[in-house]
Amino acid sequence: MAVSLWKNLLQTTKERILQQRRMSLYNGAHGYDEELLKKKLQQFAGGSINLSKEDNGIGILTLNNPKLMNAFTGTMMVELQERVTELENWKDGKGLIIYGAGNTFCSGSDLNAVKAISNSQDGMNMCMFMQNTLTRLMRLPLISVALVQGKAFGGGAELTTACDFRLMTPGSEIRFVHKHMGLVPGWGGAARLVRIVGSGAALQLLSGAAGVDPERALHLGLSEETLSSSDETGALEEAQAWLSQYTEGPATVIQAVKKVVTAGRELPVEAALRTEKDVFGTVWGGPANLQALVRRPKHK
Ligand SMILES: CCC(=O)SCCNC(=O)CCNC(=O)[C@H](O)C(C)(C)COP(=O)(O)OP(=O)(O)OC[C@H]1O[C@@H](n2cnc3c(N)ncnc32)[C@H](O)[C@@H]1OP(=O)(O)O
Repeated sequence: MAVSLWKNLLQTTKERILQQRRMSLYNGAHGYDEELLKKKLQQFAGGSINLSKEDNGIGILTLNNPKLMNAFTGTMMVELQERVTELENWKDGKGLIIYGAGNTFCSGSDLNAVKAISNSQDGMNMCMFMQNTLTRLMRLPLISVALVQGKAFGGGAELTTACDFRLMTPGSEIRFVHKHMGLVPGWGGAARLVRIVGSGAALQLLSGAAGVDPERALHLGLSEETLSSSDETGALEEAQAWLSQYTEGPATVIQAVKKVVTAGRELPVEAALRTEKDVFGTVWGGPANLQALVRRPKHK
C-alpha cells in the first residue's frame, strides 16, 4: 500500500515537472503559429542535428553542416526541436555535450535563409521558435556542455549560453557578431549572457562584438576550462571526461540535482523552494537513497 502510494506520488510529480518543462514561452496567444513557421523553415533545407545517446548517460548532439561552418538552416532548427523532445524523454540521460562537425562550433543562422525571410514578422516568429527550443534545452534535466572548437558566432554564441557550461579548445572563439549584422541576439542569448557574465560584461560583449578567446572567456566566467586538444576526437574525449565527474551516479539523482538548480536559477525563491521540495520527494526513499542507507557510506 505504502509502496504503491509512493509510486503514484512519484509518477504524478514526474509528470507535472515534465509538463512544466515542456511549457513553451510562446504560443497562439502571442500571435505565434508554430506549425506555419515550421512549414516555412522546412523550405530552407540542409545539414542535420544528430544525437547519439551513450551507455554512460551522456548524449552527444552534433551540429552537422560543416560546408557552412555549421550555420543553422531552417530544417536544422526543426531538427533541434525534435532532438530536444527526444532528450526530454530520455530516462537514463545524465549529461549532454553539444559540438560542431568539422572542428568548428556554429556560425549562427544560415545567412541565405535570413536574407529570404528578412521581414520583421518572420524574424520574430523564428526568434520565438528558437527561444522556445533553447529554453527547453536549458531546462533539460541533464548537465549540458557546449564544446566550443573553432568559431561560435551569432546564433552559435547564443546556443552556447543555453548550456550549463562551456569548454573551449585552444584557438577557439565565441563572438556575438549581431551588432555587425545590424541585430541584437534574439534566441535568448542576451538574457542568458547577462546571467552568466553580469550586465556590464554582457554589454561590452554585445556592443563591442569582439571575439572572446579561451583566456578571456575563462576570466569572464563564460568558459569553465580550456581543453588541451584542438582535434575533434581528443576534444570530445576531454569534454566527456570533464563532464563525467558530475554525471557519476544514478540518473534519477543527477536529474534531480539539475532540476533543483534550474529552479533556483529561474524561479522566485518561494517557488524555487516549493519545486525543491517536490523534487526532493522524488528521491527521498527512492532506490539510490535506500541503497545508500544500507551501505552507510562515510564521506571522508
Ligand atoms: C541569430 C542571428 C545570427 O546568427 S546573425 C550571425 C550570422 N553569422 C555570421 O554573420 C557569420 C558569417 N560568417 C563568417 O563570419 C565566417 O564565415 C566565419 C564563421 C568567421 C568562418 O570564416 P572562414 O573560416 O574563413 O570560412 P568561410 O568564411 O570561407 O566560410 C565557409 C563557407 O561557409 C559559409 N558560411 C559561413 N557562415 C555562414 C552563415 N552563417 N550562413 C551561411 N553561410 C555561411 C561561407 O559563406 C563559406 O561559403 P562559400 O565557401 O563561400 O560558399
